[in-house]
Amino acid sequence: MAPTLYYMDRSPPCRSVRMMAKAVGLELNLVPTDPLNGETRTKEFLAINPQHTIPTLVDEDITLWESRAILQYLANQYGCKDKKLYPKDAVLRAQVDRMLYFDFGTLGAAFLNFILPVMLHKEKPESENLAKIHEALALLDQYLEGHFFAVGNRLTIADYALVVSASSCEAIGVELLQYKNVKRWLTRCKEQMPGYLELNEKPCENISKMFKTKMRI
Ligand SMILES: N[C@@H](CCC(=O)N[C@@H](CS)C(=O)NCC(=O)O)C(=O)O
Repeated sequence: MAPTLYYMDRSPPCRSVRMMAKAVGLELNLVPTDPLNGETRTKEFLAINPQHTIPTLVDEDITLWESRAILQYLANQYGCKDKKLYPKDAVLRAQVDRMLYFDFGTLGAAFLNFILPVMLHKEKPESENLAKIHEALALLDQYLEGHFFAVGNRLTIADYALVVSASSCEAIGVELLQYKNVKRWLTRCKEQMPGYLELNEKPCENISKMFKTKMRI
C-alpha cells in the first residue's frame, strides 16, 4: 500500500519530501492538511503526530515527521536504484548530514523565522531576520564553490532539503544574483529533480503571491 503523506503544497519541507518521493519512484497517498486552518491541531491529527507538523508520513511500520528524517528514510527504504542519493560511505554521508543540519538550523530556519511572523501574525518582517537569510545564503554560496551539488557532483538528499529553502527565499523577493553559485546550483536542481516545476516552482509562485498580499506590495 502507498505510504500516506499529510502535506500542504506551499510548505517547503513538504515540497522536499514530495520531490524526493518522485525521485525514488514512490507513489504517495496525499492528504492535504492546512495548518493555517487548524488541520494539524485536530484530535485525529494530534493522535498521529503530537508535534502537529507537516510533512507527516505514515508507512507500514512507521509514522514519521521532520522532513529531513523523512528524506533519509525514503532514500534508505526506497532509494535502491540510486544509492548515491544518500551515500553509504561514511565520509560522504557525513557531508550530506552536515548540509541537512545546515538547512535545518541555518538556512531553512532563517527562512521560517523571517516568514512566519508575516504569514501568521501579519507582522512586518524584521531586518535582522532578513540579514540572517543573507548570512545563510552567503555560506551556501561558499559551500557550493567548485561543486555541482551540495555534496560533490551528484544530487543527494541534501539538495532536496536545501533547494526548497533557497527557492522559497527567492520567492519572497530575496535577490540571489549576488550568490552566483547558488543561482547556478538552483538551475541544475531544476533540470535534474523530477517534478520540480509542479512540486516546487508552482508552489513558490503561490508563496510569492501570498507574501505580496500580506505585505500589501
Ligand atoms: N522541522 C520540521 C518543520 C515542520 C513545520 O514546521 N511545518 C509547518 C508547515 S511548513 C507546520 O506544520 N506548522 C504547523 C504547526 O506547527 O502547527 C520539518 O522539517 O518537517
